[in-house]
Amino acid sequence: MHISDNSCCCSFDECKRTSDWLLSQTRYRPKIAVVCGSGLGLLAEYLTSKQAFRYEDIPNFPVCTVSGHEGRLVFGKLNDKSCVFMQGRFHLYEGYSLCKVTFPVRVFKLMGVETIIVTNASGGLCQDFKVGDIMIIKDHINLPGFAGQHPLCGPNDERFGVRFPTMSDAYSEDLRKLALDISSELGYSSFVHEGVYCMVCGPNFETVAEARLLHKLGSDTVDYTDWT
Ligand SMILES: O=P(O)(O)O[C@@H]1C[C@H](O)[C@@H](CO)O1
Ligand SMILES: Nc1nc2[nH]cnc2c(=O)[nH]1
Repeated sequence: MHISDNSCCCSFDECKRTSDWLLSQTRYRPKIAVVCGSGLGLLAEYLTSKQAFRYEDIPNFPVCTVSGHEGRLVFGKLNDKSCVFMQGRFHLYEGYSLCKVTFPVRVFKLMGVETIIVTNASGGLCQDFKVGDIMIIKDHINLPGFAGQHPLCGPNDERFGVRFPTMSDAYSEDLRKLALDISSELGYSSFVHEGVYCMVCGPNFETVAEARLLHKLGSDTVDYTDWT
């Protein structure tokens, strides 16, 4: 059988090189990573004792080309817990391969990160949502994945994970409940919802017909980004 040479540009060794470099440059050993979407880079300012690296200074790291994405990896403490925040992420529409787009997630895993919180600015499809509302992702539809654009396609390196990962519980029920409980305690329930997120490639926003279709398919929001 012929297998074409379509090897991943972000091999285990490349990810390890970046992870080792970061671990050699910081005393932080974060178990939690937060990806800050458009307009949310300021979240990293809540960290204390910050140590920041510009993406262009990190071996192998892609750089941000989208405005509103600063392009820094910020380590620090939040409530005495070590965390790492991505101030800016990478999108398929910038021309990056899915391998590169998801590269930081693999690096985080090799650094010992166990929990990732992803945030983004997305388009609301659910009629009940208002501009500025927050949706906690309970499930997703990976539309490009249906069409063969999937970061896990290609040879699988078991050191990252299994060949056929289960996706029926992709978003931690405990963390979602915690987020909803805290929202309620803060009096935010009127604008914090749970829902289904749909990934598309972008960069155009949806036509009205596409938005209707995605909503009918069960999506509450749509965006180009949460590969990272
Ligand atoms: O990184 P996020 O998902 O926040 O960015 C979204 C997608 C585009 O880059 C941009 C469009 O407004 O927001
Ligand atoms: N696909 C998509 N992505 C977005 N990101 C922010 N708003 C939108 C939107 O309306 N559609």
